[in-house]
Amino acid sequence: MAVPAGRSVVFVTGNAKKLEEVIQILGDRFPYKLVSKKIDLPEYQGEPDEISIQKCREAAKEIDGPVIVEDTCLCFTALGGLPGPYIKWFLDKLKPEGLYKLLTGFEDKSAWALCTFAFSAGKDEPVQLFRGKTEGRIVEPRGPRDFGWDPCFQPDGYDKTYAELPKEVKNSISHRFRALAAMSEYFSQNNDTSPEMGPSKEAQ
Ligand SMILES: O=c1nc[nH]c2c1ncn2[C@H]1C[C@H](O)[C@@H](COP(=O)(O)OP(=O)(O)OP(=O)(O)O)O1
Ligand SMILES: [Mg+2]
Repeated sequence: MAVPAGRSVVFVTGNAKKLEEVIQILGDRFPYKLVSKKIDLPEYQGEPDEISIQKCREAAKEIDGPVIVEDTCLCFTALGGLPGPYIKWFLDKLKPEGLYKLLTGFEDKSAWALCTFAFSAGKDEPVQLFRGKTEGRIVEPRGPRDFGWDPCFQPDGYDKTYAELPKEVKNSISHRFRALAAMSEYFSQNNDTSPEMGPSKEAQ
């Protein structure tokens, strides 16, 4: 599908695997040209919505134009939703094995992955959120190690972890897929209010 000239939006992320999945999932379904920019945005604290809004505002300031950011949480039911937005640090220190071991004392291994995309048309413009959630449970790690906590998250209805599932399967049920579906739907239905952009647009 040809993308109209000037209709582009910058996806700001420091995570190459995230970007790879976003491109695979969107294919040519997204009505705007996605340009990626690698910036490590601050890891904010708070509730997922608030974090995504702050992250998006910071990205819009840095890019000075239309941006999309994404924040991913992995939430354990037994821990009241933690690590949630802090999963990056937990994973970094504990690795997938340690995440599984965190739940040793709990019978309830259920968890959910939450993905929030945030869009802003520019700095000082409002931020719109699109969320996707996939439920599952935390298991002893299995499968390739190339993306984060994938080896220890087993989505409900499957006997394989995200890491073991073929990419197309993960990408058809994942938290990221669901959030992107919400975002794509919004942009297809609101063509006049969405990224109308282009290099000539002045920041307000
Ligand atoms: O589908 C996923 N499957 C497995 N692991 C995942 C997934 N999606 C994010 N992750 C990891 C990356 C990071 O350790 C943490 C989220 O933190 P998060 O701040 O959203 O990601 P990030 O800092 O790597 O990239 P960004 O620059 O877009 O913020 O969970
Ligand atoms: Mg981050």
